[in-house]
Amino acid sequence: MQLGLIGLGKMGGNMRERIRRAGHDVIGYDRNPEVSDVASLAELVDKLEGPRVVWVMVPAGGATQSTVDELKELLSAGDIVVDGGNSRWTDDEKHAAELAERGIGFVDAGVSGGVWGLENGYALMVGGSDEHVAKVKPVFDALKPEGDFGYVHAGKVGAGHFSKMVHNGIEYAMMQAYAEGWELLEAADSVTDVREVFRSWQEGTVIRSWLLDLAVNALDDDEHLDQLRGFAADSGEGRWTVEAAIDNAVPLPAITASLFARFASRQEDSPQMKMIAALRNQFGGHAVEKK
Ligand SMILES: O=C(CO)[C@H](O)[C@H](O)COP(=O)(O)O
Repeated sequence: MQLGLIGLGKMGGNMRERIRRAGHDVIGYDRNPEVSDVASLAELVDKLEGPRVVWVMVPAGGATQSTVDELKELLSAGDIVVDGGNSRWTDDEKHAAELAERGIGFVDAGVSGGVWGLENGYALMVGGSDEHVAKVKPVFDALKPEGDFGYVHAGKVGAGHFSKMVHNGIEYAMMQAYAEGWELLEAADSVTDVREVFRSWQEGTVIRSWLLDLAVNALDDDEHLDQLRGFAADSGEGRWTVEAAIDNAVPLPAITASLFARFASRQEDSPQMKMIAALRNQFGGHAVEKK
């Protein structure tokens, strides 16, 4: 089938290649002319035969909103927009309603696989009506990993991004657990080769996983991670997971703690620990460290 793909960055660029390798005709548009197949969104839409399927793979928030706004003007009734970025699931219903005003369908697709997806495939969590999802299915089949798993039609519009958000919340907590275990092993006098402990866990253990394999890759590059600063950014999905947990009164202690650990990583010093130190000093005369 024919697909228009908007956003040819680290994810979109490789996805274009994987879909092409499966025999489909992909026309890509990116603001960067060096990677783009066409000069504008209007030209992309013009080159696609109707009914069109256009996959949006741009950063969540303003960039996705403005792309949806433009597509609403350019596309026709019967066309479908797929949002494959990491959009907040609450944006999906809004986008679906806006596009539906002109008879344009909407599907949300959470995509996992990172820079390895070109070769390994992309896990897909999809939301939308059966009718709209069926029209995009050949592209989902091209992107998904080989084998029985890696694709789910999770429910109505929003369900794909909600599932991907929870996936990323789990990702946060798993990474935090490996990171904490690694720090403790590094701190212990008795363990002489932490990297080999991690490597040994890759087979036979209860905690083997792709994230563990990637941790071993990272330790092979830089055994004690000396070249890195202990600073971790976040793109929003961890925060949204915690917000959804509050809305649903679901306790998420591990995921919440892993999000807060990232916030702590961005502080040069801890203001709250200054207060703890001051209070211990006030009530018990306990020693403080001064700057
Ligand atoms: O979707 C992903 C992996 O599944 C992204 O890599 C993820 O969004 C990164 O998120 P964060 O910047 O919050 O760690």
